[in-house]
Amino acid sequence: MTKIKSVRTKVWNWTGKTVPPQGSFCTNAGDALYERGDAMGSFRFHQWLTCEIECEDGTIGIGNAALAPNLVKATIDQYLAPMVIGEDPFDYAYLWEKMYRKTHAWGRKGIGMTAISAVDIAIWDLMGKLTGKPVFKLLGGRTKESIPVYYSKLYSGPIDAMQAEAAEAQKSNYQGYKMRFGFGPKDGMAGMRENLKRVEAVREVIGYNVDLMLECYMGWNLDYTRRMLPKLEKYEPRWLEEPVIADDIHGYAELNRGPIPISGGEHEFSLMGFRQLLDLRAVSVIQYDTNRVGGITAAQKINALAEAYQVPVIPHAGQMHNYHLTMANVNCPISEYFPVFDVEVGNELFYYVFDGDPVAENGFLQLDDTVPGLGLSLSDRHLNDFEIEE
Ligand SMILES: O=C(O)[C@H](O)[C@H](O)[C@@H](O)CO
Ligand SMILES: [Mg+2]
Repeated sequence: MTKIKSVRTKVWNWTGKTVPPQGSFCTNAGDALYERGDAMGSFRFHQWLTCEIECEDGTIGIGNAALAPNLVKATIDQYLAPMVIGEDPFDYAYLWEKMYRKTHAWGRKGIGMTAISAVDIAIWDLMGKLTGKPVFKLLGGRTKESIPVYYSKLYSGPIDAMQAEAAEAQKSNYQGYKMRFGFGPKDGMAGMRENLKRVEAVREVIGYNVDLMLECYMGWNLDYTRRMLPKLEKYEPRWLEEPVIADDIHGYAELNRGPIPISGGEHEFSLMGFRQLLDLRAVSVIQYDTNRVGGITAAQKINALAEAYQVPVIPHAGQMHNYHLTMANVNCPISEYFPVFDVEVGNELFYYVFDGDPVAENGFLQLDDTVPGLGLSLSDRHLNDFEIEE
């Protein structure tokens, strides 16, 4: 048995080219504030945290996190690393409880749980490498020939540009498309019309034989969503995502009793957080992100609970820490997929930090049964465009 010897965190600060923010790009929780300007500013991912955990035999497992990387780095360095150094990585359930319980006063959600996620993902990558197995083979194995993916971009903008983007994406035979709303309560009835025009326009391009998902990114509220739902029904959305802020669980539950499935979870944390959502029937699709929710250990427990409720799990983002769980669970039908493109909101930054994340082909992606661990390595392809803090 080889024990954990060291934990090395890095914050990768992107200094390269970015696509400038456009107005009405994506509704978000900041829209309720009277300050205007770059409302999406606090929701950009232009930094990423990596966490390398090395064992005595030299094997290194890699975890990651995208939320508040500097604070997550400090949390791991100061609190979590000392808890796991000297321990056996295969005691991963105990190590998870140790991190969870010893930080319980402040760490059960948000930054604390995100830090636990990064350490836990690194431990699972380690266990895969130490056993010579891909992580999904440690979770339940291959449940799909390959993973169907949905195209996730279509941020709100000029209608012709959105239609051109959808037409271009269609050439890759994606199994679904997610678009973002650019208008919300502050934009009144006129904004509602702008939202509806864009849904109509995207449906015109992709048709009605593929799924269309609609993303609000916490930018609407209960009242506005109640008014929008009947107007959206005719476009047959697969789901309406995060219409209200993450804490409005009862608002979710009321909306989810309506005509359109409500999805959420990318801003919820731990098994207990999802138990609340499921008990209240607050969502019809669960979308945790494994690098926020508590890592692979927590995500797999949520998968089991979701299966009991027969609520499908379609994690936020693609990225290997989510793909392995989707491959290993029948109740995880498809994956979100950010196409590779210039750094904009920053979900795509993952491709610049890591090598190994699979590229979708013809609407599906594949995981390799012979590659141990997660199958990721830190990339040196873009080091000139990063300032890395160790
Ligand atoms: O569902 C998503 O992909 C997220 O909400 C995005 O990461 C966020 O950037 C809003 O589009
Ligand atoms: Mg989302």
